[in-house]
Amino acid sequence: MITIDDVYAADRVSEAELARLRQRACEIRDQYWGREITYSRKVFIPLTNMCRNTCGYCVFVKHPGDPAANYLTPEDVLDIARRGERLGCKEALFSLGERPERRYPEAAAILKDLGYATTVDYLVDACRLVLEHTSLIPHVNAGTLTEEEVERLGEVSASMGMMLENVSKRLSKPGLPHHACPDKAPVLRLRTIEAAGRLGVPFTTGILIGIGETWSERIDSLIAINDIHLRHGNVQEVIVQNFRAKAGTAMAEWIEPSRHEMLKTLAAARIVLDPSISLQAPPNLDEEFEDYIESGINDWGGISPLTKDHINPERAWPALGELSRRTSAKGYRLAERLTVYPRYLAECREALAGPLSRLARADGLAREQFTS
Ligand SMILES: O=c1nc2n(C[C@H](O)[C@H](O)[C@H](O)CO)c3cc(O)ccc3cc-2c(=O)[nH]1
Ligand SMILES: C[C@H]1O[C@@H](n2cnc3c(N)ncnc32)[C@H](O)[C@@H]1O
Ligand code: MET
Ligand code: SF4
Repeated sequence: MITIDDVYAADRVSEAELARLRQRACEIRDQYWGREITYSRKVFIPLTNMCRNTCGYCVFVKHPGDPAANYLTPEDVLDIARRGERLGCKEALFSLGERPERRYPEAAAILKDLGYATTVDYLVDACRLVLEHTSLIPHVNAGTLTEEEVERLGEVSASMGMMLENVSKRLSKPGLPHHACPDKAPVLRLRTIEAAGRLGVPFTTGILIGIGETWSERIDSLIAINDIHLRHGNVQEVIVQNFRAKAGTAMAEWIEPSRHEMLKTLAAARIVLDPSISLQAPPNLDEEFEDYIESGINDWGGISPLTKDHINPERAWPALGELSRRTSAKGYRLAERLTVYPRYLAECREALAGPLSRLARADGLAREQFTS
């Protein structure tokens, strides 16, 4: 038996103790998820890179004055989605800055020209456009949302997500990454996940590690996520993502978390979380990503044959052939899934049921068209 107390105490584990944690995590994964490690073939659609927050780790955000600060046009959105469709993509990942219009008149003016009052209003229509004109299924990663916003976005997307990052309020103090970031208040992030839970929206969340949090704050965060899942049953996946330092950001000189930290945190997550929650880690943020398999992951997240990871633009994904080979070398099979996991397909909204059924196999995973 490994208890929650053991996990809290695992900050400074010996090699032997770490091996035991990882082995337990693998048993849980193998029992619930079997020998398949999944990924979602997607395109990344950065609807806007403007944002009212200024997270210390973020290189995605561009503030007015920077010539790169922008909104995509509806034509840009459709163009990315259509090109992805031709390459076999099935997910349109809308990932964007949060409420820039509340802080920057420049953002409000662009939205006004497009015919919208808020970024979320535009996002609803951008998702609808993709849903109506392509076979891709929208997944919305737009940060904190009100229940009313989740409701509206739920009409035009099959799943949503937002990293909790961490439950620690301490990270909002001066000198720490969430200072002056209104949308990174943990209470607001938890409320967003709860709202999605009440509305039955399959949700992706997770923790960002190595941003100044303690080990016990990491475990607290995983438990807070799991508690919401136990109440509402809507947390389809949890991402454990390692912070990577970016030139030009406030955290450019911070020390990045080691692979040892990732392996330990992944195993702890697999032990703490309900087995039905998929455990995801990205394969583009560490050279030896395949070791994550031996810490209990069952998913590599979204991977694109077309667009880069706009959040970690300097980190290319491994080619799918390579990912498949390196997954197989650990004794697991790479399989393509949709943005919604199989167990949530039956409960999806009517407007999404048709589009999803055209992409899904009988077992709920994706009908694969390409293997590279
Ligand atoms: O390419 C990325 N995809 C990210 N994704 C997409 C993810 O890999 C999958 O495409 C979706 O979760 C669908 O399963 C996120 C989705 C969320 O809902 C919340 C956070 C993330 C974070 C990233 C990320 O940093 N980079
Ligand atoms: C979409 C998610 O990407 C993560 N994110 C943002 N910046 C970085 C970085 N430098 N390194 C790793 N992950 C990052 C955050 O957790 C955000 O919520
Ligand atoms: N701004 C959102 C967040 O931080 C979406 C991902 S970061 C581009 O949660
Ligand atoms: S991580 Fe998200 S919320 Fe933070 S600055 Fe970047 S875009 Fe904004």
